[in-house]
Amino acid sequence: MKTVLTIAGSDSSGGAGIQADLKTMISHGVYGMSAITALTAQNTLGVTDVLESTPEFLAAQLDAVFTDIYPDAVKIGMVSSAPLIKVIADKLNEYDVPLVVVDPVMVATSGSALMESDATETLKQELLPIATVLTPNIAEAEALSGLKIKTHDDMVAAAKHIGDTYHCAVLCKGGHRQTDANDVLYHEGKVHWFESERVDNPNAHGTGCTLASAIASNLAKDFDLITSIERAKAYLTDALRAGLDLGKGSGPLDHGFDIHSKYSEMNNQDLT
Ligand SMILES: Nc1ncnc2c1ncn2[C@@H]1O[C@H](COP(=O)(O)OP(=O)(O)O)[C@@H](O)[C@H]1O
Ligand SMILES: Cc1ncc(COP(=O)(O)OP(=O)(O)O)c(N)n1
Repeated sequence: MKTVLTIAGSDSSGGAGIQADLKTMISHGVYGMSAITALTAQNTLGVTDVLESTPEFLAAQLDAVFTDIYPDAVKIGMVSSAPLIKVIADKLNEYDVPLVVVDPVMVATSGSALMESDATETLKQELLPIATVLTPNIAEAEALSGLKIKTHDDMVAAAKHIGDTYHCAVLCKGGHRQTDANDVLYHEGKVHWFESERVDNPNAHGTGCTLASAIASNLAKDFDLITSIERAKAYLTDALRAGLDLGKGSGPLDHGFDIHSKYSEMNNQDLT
């Protein structure tokens, strides 16, 4: 079985972060592991508190995983401060990890800040150069490129700017556009669009985490980058289309829409 490690924050409501990542990984038939950067007290309405791991404890989690079940791919999500980013970069270099998906989580869609402002520079210098692919949404691509994004051409310009500056592939996600949900990849000097209609579902908490984990799972299974993104986008779109409706705000996706085991059938039976 292929193995994937997520290095990210915990979302107590289960829709984003570590929880979304592990659910996505099990749906992709890979073995998921986690190194937790922070605990968030969070629900579908927003984040009310954050408790960061210490750099030492994050390093201990990474050592424990890398010296035992070596991951075929790594996904990085919420990392809120510069010292934690440095630990991750040092450990990925030490253990020589070949496939790294970096989702540069800065602000949740609910508006809650998930990265300290002075950590952005460390992210750029330490993590972007070792990313196989970076997956910013429009606001994150603006912050990393310093460019304003309004049109598809602006998405391409920002992806090129980031990719050429930090020497990594960049997938600029269009999930916050009103008209479509098209994402653009800039990789090895070429531009590739992944087109998708918007699914009419207000429950879209954790879409970015889910997409990045699905890409990492597909890369671990030896698909090339474009195929990994195509497959990840198809999974995400189906998880949105499944139409789960939980919580009072922007609810989670149905990560397990395609899992039909004998155990889930048993749960649906009338046991009385
Ligand atoms: N309503 C939607 N319909 C279809 N795809 C969507 C929708 N909202 C987001 N996506 C897709 O979800 C993925 C995550 O994008 P986005 O929501 O922009 O990221 P983030 O969660 O990091 O803000 C992208 O592939 C995007 O195109
Ligand atoms: C713990 C944690 N990590 C990441 C996020 C942001 O998730 P994302 O997939 O970008 O989705 P939104 O819910 O912000 O659209 C988070 N909220 N919590």
